[in-house]
Amino acid sequence: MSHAWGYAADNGPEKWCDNFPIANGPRQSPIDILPGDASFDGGLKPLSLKYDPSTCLDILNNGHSFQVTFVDDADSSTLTNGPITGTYRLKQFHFHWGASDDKGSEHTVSGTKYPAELHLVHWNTKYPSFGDAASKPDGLAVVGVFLKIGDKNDSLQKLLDAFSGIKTKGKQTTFSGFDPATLLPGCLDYWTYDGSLTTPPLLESVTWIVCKEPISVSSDQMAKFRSLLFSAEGEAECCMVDNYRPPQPLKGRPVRSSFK
Ligand SMILES: NS(=O)(=O)c1c2ccccc2cc2ccccc12
Ligand SMILES: [Zn+2]
Repeated sequence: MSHAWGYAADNGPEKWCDNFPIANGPRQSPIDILPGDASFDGGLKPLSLKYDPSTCLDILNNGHSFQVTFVDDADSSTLTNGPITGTYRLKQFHFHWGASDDKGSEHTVSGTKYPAELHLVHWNTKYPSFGDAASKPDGLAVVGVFLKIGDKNDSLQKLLDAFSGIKTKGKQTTFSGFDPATLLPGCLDYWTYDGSLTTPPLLESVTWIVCKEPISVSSDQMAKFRSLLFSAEGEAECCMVDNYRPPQPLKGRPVRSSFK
């Protein structure tokens, strides 16, 4: 496999195990969520997501997705309660999407793929930094939100309007005052399980919290996602599409639901 991992046939998810053997580990993500097999856990608390738009820093094309990064030197934008204990700070959010509206999400629900999936990445403040937390079994918590084709999403549109500055790999622009809470569904019922990063290094340090209710995105907006490039300026253009890992074996892990 070429040194850099990606989503193409020669460096994509089926090849990641060559350089990252944990790809075949016991708690890999994403998974296919089977609602009938999930166990309702009345002890699960509602999610507490408190985000401060003033901590929003920039938007970046990292060559795998685009991400919006937040200042995380204080408990300004946090996740508490839900399935976790303590306080987790928002580090970044990003998306995964397909080349067409019939695929793109990483998690699936009874085999159903959504056109895209949002990931809000948080790290456990019991550790000194994000980098330190990323190697710990309880280090990270990612909130996943499905995107479903429907009405135009005005909050998403603010992200799409910034794409002109981040078309190619490595491009980054200032992006301030965005409130990630505007990307959350009205109902915060969720499934939760122990998993991993869905991209190399595939670290098994993520408590996954996947919202049952999707948010809307229009088909025109999905087309805009697909205008980004995996490639850097001056390289042969490669459209940023199908940047998702398929579901991985559950290997006996319990999936709990916060709802009946
Ligand atoms: N898809 S992902 O949420 O696993 C993910 C991360 C998860 C935790 C911490 C950092 C992450 C960085 C990512 C960067 C690009 C794509 C997915 C990423
Ligand atoms: Zn992700």
